[in-house]
Amino acid sequence: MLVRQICNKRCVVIEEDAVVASALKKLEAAAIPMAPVLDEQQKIRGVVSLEVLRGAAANRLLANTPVAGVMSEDFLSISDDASLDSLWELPTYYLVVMDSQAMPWSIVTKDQIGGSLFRSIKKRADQLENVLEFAHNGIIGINKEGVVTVYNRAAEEIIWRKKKDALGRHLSQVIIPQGLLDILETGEVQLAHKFTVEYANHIRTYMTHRTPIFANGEIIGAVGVFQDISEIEAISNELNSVKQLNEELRTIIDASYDGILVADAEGVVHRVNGAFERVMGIDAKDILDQPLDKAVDNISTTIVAAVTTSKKRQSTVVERAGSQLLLTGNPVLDKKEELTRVVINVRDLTELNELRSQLEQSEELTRRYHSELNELRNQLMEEKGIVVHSAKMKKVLDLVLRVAQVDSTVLLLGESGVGKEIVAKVIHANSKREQGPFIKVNCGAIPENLLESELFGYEPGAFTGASRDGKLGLFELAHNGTLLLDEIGDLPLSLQVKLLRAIQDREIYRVGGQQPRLINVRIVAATNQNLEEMRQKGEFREDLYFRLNVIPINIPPLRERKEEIVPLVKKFKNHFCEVYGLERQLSPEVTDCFWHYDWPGNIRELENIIERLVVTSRFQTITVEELPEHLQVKGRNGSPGLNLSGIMPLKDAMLELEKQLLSQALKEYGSTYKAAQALGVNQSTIVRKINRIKDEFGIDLNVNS
Ligand SMILES: Nc1ncnc2c1ncn2[C@@H]1O[C@H](COP(=O)(O)OP(=O)(O)OP(=O)(O)O)[C@@H](O)[C@H]1O
Repeated sequence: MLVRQICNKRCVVIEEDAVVASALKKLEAAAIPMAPVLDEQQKIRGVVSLEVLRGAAANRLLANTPVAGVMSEDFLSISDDASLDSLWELPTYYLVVMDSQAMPWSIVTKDQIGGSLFRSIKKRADQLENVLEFAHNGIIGINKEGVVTVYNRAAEEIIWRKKKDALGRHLSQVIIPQGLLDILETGEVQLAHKFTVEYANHIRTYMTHRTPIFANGEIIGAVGVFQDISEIEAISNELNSVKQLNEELRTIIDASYDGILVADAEGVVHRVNGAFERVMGIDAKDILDQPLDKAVDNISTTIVAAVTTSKKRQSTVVERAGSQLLLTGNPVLDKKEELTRVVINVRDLTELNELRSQLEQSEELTRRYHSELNELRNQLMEEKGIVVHSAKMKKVLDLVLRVAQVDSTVLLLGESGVGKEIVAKVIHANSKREQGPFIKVNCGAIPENLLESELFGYEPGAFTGASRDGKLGLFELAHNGTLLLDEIGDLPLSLQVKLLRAIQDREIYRVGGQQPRLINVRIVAATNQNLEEMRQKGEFREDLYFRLNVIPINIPPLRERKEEIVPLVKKFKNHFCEVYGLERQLSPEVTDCFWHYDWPGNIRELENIIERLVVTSRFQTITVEELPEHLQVKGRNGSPGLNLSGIMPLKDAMLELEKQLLSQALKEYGSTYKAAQALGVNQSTIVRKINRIKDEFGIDLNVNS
């Protein structure tokens, strides 16, 4: 600030020989507080103030004396552009400000300069205070004792502590990161130090710069400036993930087997992958960041142009270097449906076609192998006289053949007569034990007291009646082979534990023997009982159950694989005809009855019936009448099929059918009343028809009414 800025009025001058009273009058008239006193040469001799003049004028002795007697000589002349700061240092109280003509213009006192300086410093201090207070960054200043001396609003928000609770306290009581105290020790600037603050429901990241404050070469404090960089941090993280995504995208595009080229709406190429270079026979560096050039890649240029114009997908197939290529250009549109990119995808159809034909060939091969395998399997089964026609049994057989290869224990489950034994034999015949023995023991058929010695054998003289030579048990007989434990559900509990030990330890003790005997036997167990239920009821040991149930195989009952009935019938009929030297046929109605029957005894029942029919039939063609009754009644719609022997007059045929129908209905229902109900006619109709049949055929259907 310049001195001229605090001089507001030109002063008057007093001549040296002027008396006090007249000088006072002059000052009062001019309304100025002081004036310079000049001598005759217009040189400043001193300064008089209004106050001094008033004091002197009040004294009669002084009032008419020259002002020189009361003036102050404690003054200096200064120019009007002197700065207040420099004037403050001057030793005199009055400063006479000279104008450009070197004439006194105004007088300022040290008090005035001090006041002005104070006001200007105060203003500056207030400004600084405001700057600090309203700065966006948090600012904390400490003195050399570590006591907080500066603390602004932003710091309040970051640190969550009010200014009044921070100022005057030691930093350690105000904030946790106390790196600022270290600065007092080291005197080193610490820039860009990052730290995070966890608030109730969010975390923010700050960056601080810590600087020591020096005065006269000594550290007198430190200042920390905090900046909330959470948003910047978030943006930077986002940028990182965008970079990562971009990198990922690049890798994916590069890894694509199809060729990919990305161009913008102007046709400038932004990306090209290796496959594109390979398939199209171009070098990426020739086209990257440049508009597609017809000369370099005519096809891509055409496609990009077509997509740009139509904003629709465009495809074309071209031949290049002996390869058939499918090029597809896809438009990429922004929210305003403006085209931003064109992505060209190139696929080498030649390779694809080759691959497809290879696949077709290998599928064909698989199909052929599959059917050959099926044929072989059927052949194998046929050779062994085993019929496997249904999907269910084919599945079972597949499993059986796979299981046969390993030595695992198998549990065969299924109703009586479904073919469990035959399956056990298939397992044996297809295992590596094929050359070893196949031994079957029916656990339910042997009395309990004999079963143990049957299974495990006995030592000479083991019990009364025992052979003197002792006896091999079935386990030993089955050594290196397969032992079928049929009806395993009937195995007494006492023997179950011994069987378990034999299976687990692979050794047995003969009855009366002390020495264990090693055995190498594959166990196949079979049952038509519900072993699981028996286990739950405690009728079958749990440990043995789980030991046997390693691979359970369910063999479905015949009624669930009816497609096997006809081939089985054929097989058994041929077999028994051959055995008994007979020639027999089954009428189609018989087969029909078989189809509709439930076969509770399964294949064994079917086998027995065929044998019986072959042996007992008096005719070459076995008809429904020769079937056991329970089989006859279960024909289509609950009755065996009606049977006419060739072409005959319709009237006779109707009569014949009536006869058969009535005969069956009467047999089944036992009374004309019930038969009438079943046939949906009156009882009197039934009676009339019975009489007519008697007249026509001479047959008495002979029923109770
Ligand atoms: N798929 C088949 N093909 C030809 N014959 C079969 C077939 N399945 C079973 N058999 C014959 O049926 C009869 C009964 O079969 P098997 O003895 O194997 O039944 P199972 O289930 O063991 O009977 P059980 O439970 O009464 O011991 C046997 O004569 C067997 O040869």
